[in-house]
Amino acid sequence: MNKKMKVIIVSGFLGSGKTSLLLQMIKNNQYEHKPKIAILMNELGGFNVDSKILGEDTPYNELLNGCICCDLKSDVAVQLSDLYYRHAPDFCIIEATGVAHPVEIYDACTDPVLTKFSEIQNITTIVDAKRYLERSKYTETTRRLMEEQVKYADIVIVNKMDLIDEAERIDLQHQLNSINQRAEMIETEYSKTNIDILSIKGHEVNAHIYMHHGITSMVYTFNGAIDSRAFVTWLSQLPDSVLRVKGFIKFRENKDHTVLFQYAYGIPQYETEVMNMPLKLVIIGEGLEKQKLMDQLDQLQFS
Ligand SMILES: Nc1nc2c(ncn2[C@@H]2O[C@H](COP(=O)(O)OP(=O)(O)OP(=O)(O)O)[C@@H](O)[C@H]2O)c(=O)[nH]1
Repeated sequence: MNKKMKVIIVSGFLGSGKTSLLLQMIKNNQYEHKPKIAILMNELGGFNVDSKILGEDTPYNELLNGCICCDLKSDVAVQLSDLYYRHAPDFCIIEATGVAHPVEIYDACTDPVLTKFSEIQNITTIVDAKRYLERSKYTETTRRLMEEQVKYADIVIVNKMDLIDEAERIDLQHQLNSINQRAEMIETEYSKTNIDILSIKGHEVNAHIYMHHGITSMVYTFNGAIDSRAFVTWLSQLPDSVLRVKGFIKFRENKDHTVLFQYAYGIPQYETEVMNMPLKLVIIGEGLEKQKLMDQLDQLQFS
């Protein structure tokens, strides 16, 4: 019988650094034995920006338009089986949506259909250091979700350390340890770590959780380039309820280049893409005012 495929569940709130970690693991494949890694990505929206960033060489499947924890649980078995039978990877990393509860994904992975050929290796949670420290500004449910993502982790990657100072670092360490004492904690910038995440065998989880997070997403499609200054002005007036924006845009000043745009916790990032990508923007937030955002983006597009 073939060896079982080991499943790593990567959780972590919106924009914390999950895809950055995946990129490190795949592109720098620092593991001596070069295991074959497949990816299952879950996105809240109907458009997956991150799979476009990953490139073509890594086997991956995606679960779009919902959350494994809410309505795609049964699809996990279908997608993991497909990856296993088509590619026979040593590992499959599941990148959960930022609003997923890791235990619900764990549950989905214990489907009897899957246990024949796969086993859960560990839950790795990424924490956005600053956002975690300031989590009191979110709703009770979101705050609890952030804490439970830490509570059930076997490995906690405390990311974005460049954005906090030493006093905040000590405070954060204390807060994380009070929630989870057994996890391996690693502080990182841009999710860069030397630790062999694949080889750490986690604990069994015996809890069952159902959490409704109330976070939704929308996708906006641009027909062409937009004005960069108007875009920056739009960004600057976004309410705190907008938790994450990402996608591809073109600016009128440089129509030939597509830009990968990322916005997490108030910080925008622009990277020029070499390939032409669909000009779509995904917006995720708590109680999004979708029509208002659509109207604002229409204005950007058509003025
Ligand atoms: N300053 C800083 N920015 C970071 C760091 N790690 C990631 N980022 C940026 O944060 C943004 C989100 O990073 P991702 O790796 O896409 O986060 P994610 O958890 O996959 O995000 P979603 O799955 O879309 O919720 C990107 O703009 C990254 O470049 C870090 O250590 N420091």
